[in-house]
Amino acid sequence: MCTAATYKTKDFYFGRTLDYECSYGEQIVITPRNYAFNFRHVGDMKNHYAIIGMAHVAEDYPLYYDAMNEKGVAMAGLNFVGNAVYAEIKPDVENIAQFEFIPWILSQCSSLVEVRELLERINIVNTPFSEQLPLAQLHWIISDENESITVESMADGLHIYDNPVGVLTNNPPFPQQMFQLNNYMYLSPKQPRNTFSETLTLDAYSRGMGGLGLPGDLSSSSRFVRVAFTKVNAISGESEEESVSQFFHILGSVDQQRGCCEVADGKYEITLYTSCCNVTKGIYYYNTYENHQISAVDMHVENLDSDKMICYPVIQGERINYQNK
Ligand SMILES: C[C@H](CCC(=O)NCCS(=O)(=O)O)[C@H]1CC[C@H]2[C@@H]3[C@H](O)C[C@@H]4C[C@H](O)CC[C@]4(C)[C@H]3C[C@H](O)[C@]12C
Repeated sequence: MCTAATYKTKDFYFGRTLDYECSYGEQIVITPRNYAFNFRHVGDMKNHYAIIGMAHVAEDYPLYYDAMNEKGVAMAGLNFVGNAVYAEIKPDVENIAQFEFIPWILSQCSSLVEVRELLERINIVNTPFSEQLPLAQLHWIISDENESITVESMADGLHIYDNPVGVLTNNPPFPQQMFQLNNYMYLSPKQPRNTFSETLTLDAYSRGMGGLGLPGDLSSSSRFVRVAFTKVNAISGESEEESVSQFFHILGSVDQQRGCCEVADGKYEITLYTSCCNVTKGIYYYNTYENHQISAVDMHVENLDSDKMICYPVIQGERINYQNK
């Protein structure tokens, strides 16, 4: 399971949890403007916007899981198993392999308006990266500070949905996820009033009772509701520290602890990492299951005119701040 969310204070933030039972070996990867992308079916792109995000690097190629570009557009791929179907190659459209989708969008779009234009010509095709790295069944959230969309490639074609809540999890398809929010419109951060019966004396005996009924389990539809409720009610100061901290708290509402979600005998899905992009400033923050300290890579510290990828290893291992030794 995975969850992605957006958040706005003074700057615009975007991030995700990556929940899985094993790591593919990811790093924080910056693709500078002059790294040549060789798209399998549409040719080479020699100059483009710089990109930073979490990726598995194979054959000197950044296989991004989530990323942002220097212009303020961010996107993430989340599992959509059993529903994602990629198309065959077609004439007169831009045939983009599933693993190329993030670089294709982020290399050339500076806003969601431009993303929508590009999507009018796209055909997301079923070309695998390699035999060892076959197709991943994903759907995507793409955002700038003004809006978000969800992209789902299914058996009946490509769907592009407005995503007014700015969150995404996994199955079922996005319209069903949005629809189920109707069932929770009574939830509130305020204490409930007794509308049950005028003839009964009922007592709001605990704080937080306005949220009674918010689903607490790890299924993706429950995580969708939970993170949406948390995000839309979350209040933060405007400083970078307050905003980043609050963002990690929002995604913390759907954190997965080892042992609670068994995917095979003795194998458990956990939140391998949580990311938080300051999309306005190009800073990629993350922490991991093994390291709660927030680490960051700032793309603008690097030479973004280079033609070579820049990679930073994910820092693991808890760092405990002993106060008396
Ligand atoms: C497993 C990851 C998704 C995690 C997730 O959504 N978990 C939910 C599980 S479930 O629905 O509830 O079952 C996805 C997200 C991005 C994916 C990676 C990226 O798409 C980049 C490449 C793409 C290649 O085709 C396959 C390897 C790969 C390196 C992918 C491996 C894996 O499928 C990743 C890491």
